[in-house]
Amino acid sequence: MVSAKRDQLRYDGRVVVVTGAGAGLGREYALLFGSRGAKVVVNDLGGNFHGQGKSNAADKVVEEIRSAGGTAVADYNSVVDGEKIIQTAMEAFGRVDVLINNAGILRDRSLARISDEDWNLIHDVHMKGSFMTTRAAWPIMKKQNFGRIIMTSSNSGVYGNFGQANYSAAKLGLVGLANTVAIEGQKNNIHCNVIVPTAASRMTEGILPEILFNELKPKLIAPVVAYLCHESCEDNGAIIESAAGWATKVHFVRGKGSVLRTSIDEDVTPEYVRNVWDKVTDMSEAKHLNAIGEASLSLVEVLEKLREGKSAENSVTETYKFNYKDVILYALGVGATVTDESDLRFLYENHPEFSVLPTFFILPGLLSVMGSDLTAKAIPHAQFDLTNILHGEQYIELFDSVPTDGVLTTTSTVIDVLDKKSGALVVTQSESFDENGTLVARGQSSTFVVGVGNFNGKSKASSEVKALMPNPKRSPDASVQIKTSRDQAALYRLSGDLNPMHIDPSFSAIAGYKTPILHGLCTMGISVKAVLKRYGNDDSSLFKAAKVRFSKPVLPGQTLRIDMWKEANNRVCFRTVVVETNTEVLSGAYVDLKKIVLKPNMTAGKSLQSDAVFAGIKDRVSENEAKAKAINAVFLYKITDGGKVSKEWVLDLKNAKVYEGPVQGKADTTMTISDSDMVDLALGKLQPQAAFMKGKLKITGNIMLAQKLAPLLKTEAKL
Ligand SMILES: CCCCCCC[C@@H](O)CC(=O)SCCNC(=O)CCNC(=O)[C@H](O)C(C)(C)COP(=O)(O)OP(=O)(O)OC[C@H]1O[C@@H](n2cnc3c(N)ncnc32)[C@H](O)[C@@H]1OP(=O)(O)O
Repeated sequence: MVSAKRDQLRYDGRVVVVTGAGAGLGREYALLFGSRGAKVVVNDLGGNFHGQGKSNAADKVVEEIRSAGGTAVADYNSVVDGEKIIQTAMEAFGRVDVLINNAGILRDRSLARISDEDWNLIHDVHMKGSFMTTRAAWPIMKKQNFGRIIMTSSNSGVYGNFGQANYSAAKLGLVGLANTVAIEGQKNNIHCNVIVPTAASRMTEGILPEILFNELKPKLIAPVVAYLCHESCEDNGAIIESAAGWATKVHFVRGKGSVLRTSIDEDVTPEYVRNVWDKVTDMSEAKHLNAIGEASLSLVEVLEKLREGKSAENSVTETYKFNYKDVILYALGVGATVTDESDLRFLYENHPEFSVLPTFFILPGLLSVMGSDLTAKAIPHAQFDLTNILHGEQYIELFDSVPTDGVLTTTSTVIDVLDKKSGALVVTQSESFDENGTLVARGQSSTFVVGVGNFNGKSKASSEVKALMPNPKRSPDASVQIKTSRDQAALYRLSGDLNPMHIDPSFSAIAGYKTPILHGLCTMGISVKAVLKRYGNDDSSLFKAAKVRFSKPVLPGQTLRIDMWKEANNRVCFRTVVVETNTEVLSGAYVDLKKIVLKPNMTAGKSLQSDAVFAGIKDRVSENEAKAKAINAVFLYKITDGGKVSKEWVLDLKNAKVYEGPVQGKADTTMTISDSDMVDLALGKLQPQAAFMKGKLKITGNIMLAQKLAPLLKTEAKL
């Protein structure tokens, strides 16, 4: 009880003016504020709800407040004389902190029967009255650097209501008034909010169904208004609907809309408007805008796009909502596996480093282009469908934020159309922005439309299209082999590209393939992930950009070998080859990283994940021999004691073999480790310390030495 009182929202020292407080909602407001320490001005003209007659209702409410130990004065001025009401407050209490514009009357008539007087009276009481009191209180609140103002609107205004045209207009007018008062008052800590109450009162009796009327106690709304008027409430410019012990915020929303012409030089025609009317009225992506500036900004963006030629004809904007499930499903689709401990960050939403694979951000652009008629419009001469469309090339660049959930707004634009003789190549660029308008990703996707070339188009790409990087001539610095699953496409397609060519044998047969082929982006995802693992420490935030060409199709179940070349400026060039057929499937590819980070060799060994790698364990050569053969060897394992190397193992990435190195120097301590344990360690199946604890590593010597040795089992990588 004590703590409840301590937590109580209080209004001690505050002066609250409530108009129309003789009954109904206003009375409840006045009583509540009076009971919480405020000094209350109980204004009421004393008329009935038609604005006629006189009563001493305000005195009665004042009496109620006083008998409960509160402070209040009555005021019988009309709200149209708002300054007089404020004057009452100043004379009685010397300040005005809260103004609740609640007074209202009804003059319900169907439109044709509304007289001038009905119209004017309603507007005088609601609109002009609220304005007059607010204007009178304004300089006082400004001086105090504090004020809380409430405008009272109505669902009749928000939705309209038969027979209330005058009242509806005035009530929605108050929302407009509040919107601007909120903006003008912000800098002086004067907040103005709107309440949309549905309460049983003299005004609503006979209008609302009886069962509803009985539950719409004004008392249940008063605390909402009280909170809105408390100094701790930061809302300003909000519209709050409340009734029956329930409240919610109400927003105006705006649809995505549609441009009404194809370029800045075109006129808008009624026919064009008719043709895009579905888009104009589509509210599926409606959003609330917080300020008038946002509305103007979006118009500026529309104009800029039109000026750049990104018209409705060659550009499309879509939103893409995603969360951890999409991120994880994508990672599974490109081969992330819990059997590789370092992949867990892509698969488990509670992992401390939970992150999204960079190539995921190709999806919003790709899916929006696939779902649009951009390609068809770009090559109007061509007849095609999904059976003659291939993914030709893909570029992706990420900027600073790599979110794991959110809503991206992606605009895709056709930037090039090329005649490649055997086909047409349509290049689209997609830019994805997060909810704050920050650029997250830029992608370029080329669609190779087979068999519709020779249309006398240009064949050389424009400079805007990102170029491929030919692979260096030397043998690769590192190679990784990854076997795809027979179900790879079946899994990958769940990330959005449902093209039947990747799953439906009868469909792929029409396209000219014996069996369904793998998504190009799946091969790219697997390959870029392998590069990131090898040179980027599995850290998505180190990723900058990647580009590939899909030069030949891949079949689910085939083994991919990713050959990598570490180049200057943190660039890793790579190609991907199908091992079974020795066919290059990704060509001229590269990944740009922010920096190259090599993992300890232990992980490099793990990433091979294939027992076949160790099949050659017997095939041991010395380190020098390995070097002499120019094999791409990496020191996999180094056991040292006192700085002297006792044993080394060399992993040949190119030929997928492990070699035992020579024993250099003389170790002070003897250590025994079986070959199979060594392999398990290299594969990461056995953790060094766990192995040690299990007694699998037999280290003779004293315990101090053993402790020193354990961390040394993690070795550094060398290329
Ligand atoms: C945004 C929407 C994106 C697209 C939606 C994709 C939806 C997905 O569901 C579809 C997929 O994932 S399909 C699977 C992935 N893609 C592939 O498997 C395509 C593999 N590539 C090929 O088969 C051939 O390169 C092939 C058939 C494409 C071309 O081979 P050829 O006809 O033999 O051409 P070639 O004689 O080698 O070269 C002629 C000119 O074309 C250029 N070129 C070749 N391959 C290209 C490619 N993949 N991308 C871009 N350009 C390519 C050549 O450079 C040559 O140009 P030029 O004459 O100017 O030198």
